[in-house]
Amino acid sequence: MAEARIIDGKQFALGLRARVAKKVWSLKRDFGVTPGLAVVLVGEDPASQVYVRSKGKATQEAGMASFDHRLPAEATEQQLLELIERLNADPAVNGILVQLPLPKHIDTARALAAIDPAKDVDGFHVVNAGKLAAGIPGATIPCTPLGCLMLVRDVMGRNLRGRRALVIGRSNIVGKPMAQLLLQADCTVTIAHSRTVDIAEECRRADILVAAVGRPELVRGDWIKPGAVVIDVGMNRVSTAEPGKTRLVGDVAFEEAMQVASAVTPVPGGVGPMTIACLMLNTLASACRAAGAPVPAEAAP
Ligand SMILES: Nc1nc(=O)c2c([nH]1)NC[C@@H]1CN(c3ccc(C(=O)N[C@@H](CCC(=O)O)C(=O)O)cc3)C=[N+]21
Repeated sequence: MAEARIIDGKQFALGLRARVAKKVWSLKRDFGVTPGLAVVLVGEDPASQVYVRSKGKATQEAGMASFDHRLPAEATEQQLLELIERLNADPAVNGILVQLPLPKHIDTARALAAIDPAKDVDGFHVVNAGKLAAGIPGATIPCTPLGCLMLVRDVMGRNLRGRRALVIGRSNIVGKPMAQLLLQADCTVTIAHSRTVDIAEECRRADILVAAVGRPELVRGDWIKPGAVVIDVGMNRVSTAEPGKTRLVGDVAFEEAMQVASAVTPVPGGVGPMTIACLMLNTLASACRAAGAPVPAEAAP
């Protein structure tokens, strides 16, 4: 069989960001509104600093206002909550992203709950998670699952009715909302996790396989149904033969998957860029709702 198609998330994300930028301009023109995204980083984790920088860059490239807020690693929970309150009250801020993970002395659930659900562009607030689960329109969809669904539809078409989907991982950030989206798209959805009895066998039934567990190359070629679409959310840094050098690998053994699947996302260049593009889309959508402007259809799949 021919090798699978490599799903170019980087290219798709560039296109999506261009569509967002266009709508940002028309929102400015027609409603006099410039969307704004505030990113809050607590502490100095180098990986987080890299993400925060690329989010700020993408925000500005989309024509939106970017607000950076840094708190020291020793900042108290109270200080973070006060900052979130100020951002909630600031009309120039349409989206608030509190970079995770937070330092251990801060209660993540409490911080996320403090964000105005209308400004929760991550879609992590229980109000947005609940709306997604209950099928209530107007929910903000978490960026990574939304981006994954876009890539699946790009390959398989919009209609996913009756497809068997397996999501590996049950996090609130990726696994659970991913399963909800696929369910809403009329897939038959299974969620596998660390206590699943035979993950390989579950995988072999799946037409759509989304791996989001953070275990390097967990999914092997012989776990994959021939012709399946494989979405790899994993971003694992592993050491290489060269001392001190690391390499980024997904949760899927990419080369093996390429021999069996019909389409596979690479790592990097797959899901990661889609996460950022969907963050731009969600920020635009929040600004549209605040201005009473029509919300882009892509934000409500
Ligand atoms: N509140 C919150 N929201 C987030 O969305 C959030 C977060 N916290 N904490 C950290 C994770 C991580 N994350 C990434 C997004 C894009 C890439 C990305 O674009 N990666 C590129 C490059 C990867 C590389 O080379 O390092 C790629 O996959 O091609 C990576 C990681 C968002 N996160």
